[in-house]
Amino acid sequence: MEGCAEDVVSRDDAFAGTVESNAGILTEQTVLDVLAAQIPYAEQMHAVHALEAAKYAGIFVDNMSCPQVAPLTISLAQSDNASLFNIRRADANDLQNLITWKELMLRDVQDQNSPHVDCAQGPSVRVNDGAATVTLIDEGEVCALDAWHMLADTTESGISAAHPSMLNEDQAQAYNIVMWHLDQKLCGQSPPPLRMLLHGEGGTGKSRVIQTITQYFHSKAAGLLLLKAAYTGVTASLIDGKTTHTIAMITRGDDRGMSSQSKAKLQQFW
Ligand SMILES: Nc1ncnc2c1ncn2[C@@H]1O[C@H](COP(=O)(O)OP(=O)(O)OP(=O)(O)O)[C@@H](O)[C@H]1O
Repeated sequence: MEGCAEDVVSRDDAFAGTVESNAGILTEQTVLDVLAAQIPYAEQMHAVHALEAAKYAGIFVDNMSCPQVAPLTISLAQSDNASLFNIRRADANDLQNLITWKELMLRDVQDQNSPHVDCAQGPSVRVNDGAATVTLIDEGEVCALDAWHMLADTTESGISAAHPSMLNEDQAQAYNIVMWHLDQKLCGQSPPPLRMLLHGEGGTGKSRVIQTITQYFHSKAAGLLLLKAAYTGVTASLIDGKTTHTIAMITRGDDRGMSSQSKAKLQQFW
């Protein structure tokens, strides 16, 4: 049976769902070829569009290095492409920035997962309005950090505290206000109750401030004066706090209201 094993499977045809076999016999190779061609159509088109976009943006050095791809169904004028993609070729600077950024991200993840910050970490990231800048820690700060980390070991996990010098301007302002208030209290003064709202979009550093404030309370041996609460269990666990309803002794599904015993306990506590 000459030629039997030489079933021809054209890749393009396989995409279209047709397999040609010159003998009409299914061989193992035929099956393997068909399986290899089972790339989802959407994925293939995505790749084609990505290549086309890169080609229009001039990412390929010359046309020789640009694989031949099927044209996009949507045709765009060259000028439109430039403004649409707003892409330029990456240079050595961009690459260096990318490497630095990756290192910083990695370090931050490590910081998040360890009870204290690694003192020898060198540059650290400051986050402000979604932008990030890099600052170098000088030797004096490193010594201060050492002492700070000894304290950090004895305190809570969840989101870790930042060294106060690492807080951005807004964070530092909030931190300083609470710090001042606690200092007043500890000096025997009676400052008016501090009613402060620290708000910001997700990821802007509120929990970090809370944890840094926590650290300050601990450094002053005033941890018992601090009670941290959040509306949801997940958020509460991030700051090593409790849920608001737990703190307020509110139980679910109890229509009879709070017992006088619980009320007394609550009043005594506060
Ligand atoms: N001053 C800072 N220096 C370095 N990293 C910071 C700083 N402030 C915040 N971050 C980092 O930014 C990320 C988000 O911070 P954080 O979780 O405190 O934000 P959040 O406002 O509490 O977010 P959410 O509202 O989603 O809970 C974290 O990875 C945190 O470590």
